Amino acid sequence: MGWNEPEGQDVTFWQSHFKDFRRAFGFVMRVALQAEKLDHHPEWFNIYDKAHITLSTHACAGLSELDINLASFIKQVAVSVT
Ligand SMILES: C[C@H](O)[C@H](O)[C@H]1CNC2=NC(N)=NC(=O)C2=N1
Repeated sequence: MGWNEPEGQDVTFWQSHFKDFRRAFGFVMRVALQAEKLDHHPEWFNIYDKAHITLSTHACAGLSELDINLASFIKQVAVSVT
Protein backbone atom coordinates (compact mmCIF):
# COMPACT_ATOMS: atom_id res chain seq x y z
CA MET A 1 0.00 0.00 0.00
CA GLY A 2 1.28 3.49 -0.74
CA TRP A 3 1.91 6.22 -3.23
CA ASN A 4 4.21 5.91 -6.18
CA GLU A 5 6.59 8.71 -7.06
CA PRO A 6 4.83 11.17 -9.35
CA GLU A 7 5.43 9.96 -12.87
CA GLY A 8 5.02 12.75 -15.32
CA GLN A 9 1.67 14.29 -14.58
CA ASP A 10 -0.08 12.17 -12.00
CA VAL A 11 0.12 10.38 -8.70
CA THR A 12 -1.12 6.84 -8.23
CA PHE A 13 -2.29 5.31 -5.01
CA TRP A 14 -2.66 1.60 -4.77
CA GLN A 15 -3.92 -0.70 -2.03
CA SER A 16 -3.81 -4.34 -2.90
CA HIS A 17 -4.41 -6.04 0.41
CA PHE A 18 -7.84 -5.31 1.73
CA LYS A 19 -9.24 -8.43 3.32
CA ASP A 20 -12.18 -8.72 0.96
CA PHE A 21 -14.41 -6.97 -1.59
CA ARG A 22 -16.61 -5.39 1.08
CA ARG A 23 -13.63 -3.53 2.54
CA ALA A 24 -12.15 -2.58 -0.84
CA PHE A 25 -15.44 -1.22 -2.11
CA GLY A 26 -16.20 0.48 1.22
CA PHE A 27 -12.89 2.30 0.81
CA VAL A 28 -13.83 3.32 -2.75
CA MET A 29 -17.24 4.54 -1.55
CA ARG A 30 -15.74 6.71 1.18
CA VAL A 31 -13.29 8.24 -1.29
CA ALA A 32 -16.15 8.79 -3.76
CA LEU A 33 -18.16 10.82 -1.25
CA GLN A 34 -15.15 12.99 -0.42
CA ALA A 35 -14.38 13.41 -4.14
CA GLU A 36 -17.91 14.67 -4.71
CA LYS A 37 -17.58 17.07 -1.77
CA LEU A 38 -14.35 18.47 -3.22
CA ASP A 39 -15.70 18.38 -6.79
CA HIS A 40 -12.52 16.53 -7.64
CA HIS A 41 -12.81 13.10 -9.19
CA PRO A 42 -10.23 10.32 -9.33
CA GLU A 43 -9.66 7.70 -11.97
CA TRP A 44 -9.79 4.26 -10.40
CA PHE A 45 -9.94 0.53 -10.74
CA ASN A 46 -11.34 -2.07 -8.39
CA ILE A 47 -11.32 -5.82 -8.62
CA TYR A 48 -12.28 -7.91 -5.63
CA ASP A 49 -9.91 -6.87 -2.81
CA LYS A 50 -7.86 -4.36 -4.83
CA ALA A 51 -8.40 -0.66 -5.39
CA HIS A 52 -6.10 1.42 -7.54
CA ILE A 53 -6.53 5.19 -7.75
CA THR A 54 -4.92 7.74 -10.04
CA LEU A 55 -5.15 11.42 -9.20
CA SER A 56 -4.64 14.36 -11.50
CA THR A 57 -6.29 17.67 -12.26
CA HIS A 58 -7.59 17.91 -15.81
CA ALA A 59 -7.87 21.67 -15.56
CA CYS A 60 -4.10 22.11 -15.18
CA ALA A 61 -3.05 18.81 -16.82
CA GLY A 62 -1.06 17.91 -13.72
CA LEU A 63 -1.21 17.99 -9.95
CA SER A 64 -2.98 20.62 -7.89
CA GLU A 65 -3.65 21.27 -4.19
CA LEU A 66 -6.87 19.27 -4.62
CA ASP A 67 -4.87 16.16 -5.52
CA ILE A 68 -2.67 16.58 -2.46
CA ASN A 69 -5.73 17.15 -0.28
CA LEU A 70 -7.56 14.09 -1.67
CA ALA A 71 -4.36 12.01 -1.45
CA SER A 72 -4.04 12.69 2.24
CA PHE A 73 -7.73 11.80 2.79
CA ILE A 74 -7.25 8.55 0.82
CA LYS A 75 -4.27 7.59 2.91
CA GLN A 76 -6.15 8.18 6.17
CA VAL A 77 -9.10 6.10 5.00
CA ALA A 78 -6.85 3.31 3.71
CA VAL A 79 -5.00 2.93 6.99
CA SER A 80 -8.28 2.96 8.93
CA VAL A 81 -9.73 -0.01 7.00
CA THR A 82 -9.06 -3.19 8.95
C1 LIG B 1 -16.97 21.65 -13.60
C2 LIG B 1 -16.19 20.87 -12.57
O1 LIG B 1 -15.94 21.66 -11.44
C3 LIG B 1 -14.86 20.40 -13.13
O2 LIG B 1 -15.07 19.72 -14.34
C4 LIG B 1 -14.08 19.54 -12.16
C5 LIG B 1 -14.78 18.23 -11.82
N1 LIG B 1 -13.86 17.22 -11.32
C6 LIG B 1 -12.56 17.23 -11.65
N2 LIG B 1 -11.76 16.22 -11.30
C7 LIG B 1 -10.49 16.19 -11.63
N3 LIG B 1 -9.72 15.16 -11.26
N4 LIG B 1 -9.93 17.21 -12.33
C8 LIG B 1 -10.63 18.27 -12.72
O3 LIG B 1 -10.07 19.19 -13.36
C9 LIG B 1 -12.01 18.33 -12.37
N5 LIG B 1 -12.77 19.34 -12.68
